Amino acid sequence: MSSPTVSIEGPTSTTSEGFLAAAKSGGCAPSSYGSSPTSPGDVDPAIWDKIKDHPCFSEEAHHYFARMHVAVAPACNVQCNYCNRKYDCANESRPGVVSEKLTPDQALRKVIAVANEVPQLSVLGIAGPGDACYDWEKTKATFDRVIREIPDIKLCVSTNGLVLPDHVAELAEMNVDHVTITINMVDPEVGAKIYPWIFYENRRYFGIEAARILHARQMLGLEMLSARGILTKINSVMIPGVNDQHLFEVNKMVKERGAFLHNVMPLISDPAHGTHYGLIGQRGPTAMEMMALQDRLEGGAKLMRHCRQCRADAVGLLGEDRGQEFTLDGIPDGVTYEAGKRQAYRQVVAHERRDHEAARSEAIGMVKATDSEKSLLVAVATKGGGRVNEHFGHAKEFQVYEVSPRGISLVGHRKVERYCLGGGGEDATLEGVIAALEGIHIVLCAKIGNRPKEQLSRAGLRVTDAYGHDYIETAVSALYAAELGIRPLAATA
Ligand SMILES: C[S@@+](CC[C@H](N)C(=O)[O-])C[C@H]1O[C@@H](n2cnc3c(N)ncnc32)[C@H](O)[C@@H]1O
Ligand code: SF4
Ligand code: SF4
Repeated sequence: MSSPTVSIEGPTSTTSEGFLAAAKSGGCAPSSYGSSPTSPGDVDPAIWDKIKDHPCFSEEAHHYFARMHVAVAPACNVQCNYCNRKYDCANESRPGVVSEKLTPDQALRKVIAVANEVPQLSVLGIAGPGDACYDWEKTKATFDRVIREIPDIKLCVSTNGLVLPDHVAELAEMNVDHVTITINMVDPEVGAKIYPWIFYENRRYFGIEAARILHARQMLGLEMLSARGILTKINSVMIPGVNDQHLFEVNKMVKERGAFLHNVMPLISDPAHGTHYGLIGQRGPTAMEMMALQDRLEGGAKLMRHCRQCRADAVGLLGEDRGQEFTLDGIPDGVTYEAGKRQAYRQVVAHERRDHEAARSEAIGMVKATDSEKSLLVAVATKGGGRVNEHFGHAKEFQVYEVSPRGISLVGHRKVERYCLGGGGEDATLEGVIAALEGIHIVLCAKIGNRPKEQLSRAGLRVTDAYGHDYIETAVSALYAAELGIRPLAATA
C-alpha cells in the first residue's frame, strides 16, 4: 500500500501572548505531537494538574476518565445553519441531540446515579442542547446543587460565547476551570454564511451585523477567561467551502488570546436533520480532508483531535454512550452519592497510568530514534485503558494513530457500524468499515476472525491481532519497527 498523502509539516510556531505562553515556557518538549497534552512533561505542572483527569482537555485522560452532559439548557440565542435541536433520535450520537430535557433537580439525581455506577466519571458538562450561558439560571442552579453533593467533580460549560462575558466572574466563583467556546469565524463576512441571526439585548440581528456582534463578544469572553486562568477550548466546525481555509485565521487569533486547545470538528449534515445546511445540500468534510486540515494547522494553537462530537446528554468514556442506561424513570427519588467507588477507581488507575506513561515514553523514544522518513496511519480497536483491547467485530469506532520519527500521536477516529452483532443477529457488511478506514495502513485489534481478515486483505487493508491487550503505543511502535525491518512482526495471537 502506498504511503499516506497527509502532510506532517506545519507552519512554524508564532509567539503566543497571555497566560498560556507563560505557562508553556516552563514545559518540556512534548512527548507526542498533534493532539492535546498526553504527558505531564507537555505542559506546566499547574496546568497538568487541572487537565490530568479531564477526558477532553487531555488526550491521555480520555483513556481513563468519563464525562457526562446534562441537558438542562435548551434555550439558545444564536441560530447556526447546521443546528436543529428539535430533531431527536435515541440512537443518534451528535451534538444538540437529547432524549430528555432536565430540570436542575432532575439533573442532580442523574449525576448522582451516574457517579455511583460509573467510577470513571470526572467531569460534568453542560453542552446545551441550547446554550449554557444564555440559559444561565438553569446552568448555575445545576452546578450549585451538584458541587454541594460531589465536591470533586470538574464543571465544564460549552457556549457560543454571545453572553459569555456577562458570566465569566460567576464561572470563576464557581470554580469552573474549563470552558468551550464555539468560534467558527473571525471575519463577519464568513460569519454571515454560518449564522442567519442572533438574539442579543432583546433584539434580533441578522447577517453581517449579527456576525460582527458575535465575533466581538466571543473575543472578549475568551480574553476574560484567559485573564483569569480559566482553560479554554475553541470548537470550530469545519464547513467545506465556507470556513475551511478561514480556520487558519481563527486558530491564530484564538491562540493570541490564550486559547488552550483548538478543536476543529467536521460538519455533520443531513437533509433529514432539518437544518439549513442539510436542506441546501452543504456537505461535511471527509475524514481525510479533516485530517489534512488539522495537519496543516499544526504549529498554531494546540489541537484537540480526540473529540467525539457527543450528544448533549452523553454519559461515559468518550466514544461510548451509556446515556440510555440512566433515564429518570430508573433513578429513585432519594438517591444518595457513594463516594467510595470513584475514590477506589482513582487509586487503581493511578498505578495503571504510571505504567502506561513508562510504556509510552519507551515506545516514542524507539520510533524517534529511527532513521526513517516513513509515516504510518494505524487504526486501533480499543475500549479504554489505552490498550488494544477491542474485538474487530465489536468496534463502533477505531482510534487513528500516526507513527513517524516525530513520535506517536492520536490524530483522529473513525466511526463504523459494528460488524459482528452476535446473539444470532445478521452481521453487517464490511463495506462501510472498509470505506471508513480510507487512508489507513494497518488495523490493530484484540481479535479478528479469518473471514473478515481475508475480506479486509482483499480490500488492501492489513490487520493484526498479534498485539491484543498491549498498550497502544507499544503495539504501534512494534508495527513501525516491523515495517522498517528492524524487528519482525509478532506472530498473530
Ligand atoms: C449543540 S452545541 C451546544 C453549545 C453551544 N450552543 C455552542 O454552540 O457552542 C455543542 C457543539 O456542537 C456543535 N454542533 C452543533 N451542530 C453541529 C453539526 N451539525 N455539525 C457539527 N457540529 C455541530 C456546535 O458548533 C458546538 O460546538
Ligand atoms: S449556538 Fe449551539 S445550540 Fe445554538 S444553534 Fe448554534 S450550535 Fe445550536
Ligand atoms: S463533544 Fe468533544 S469536547 Fe465535548 S465532551 Fe464530547 S469529546 Fe469532549
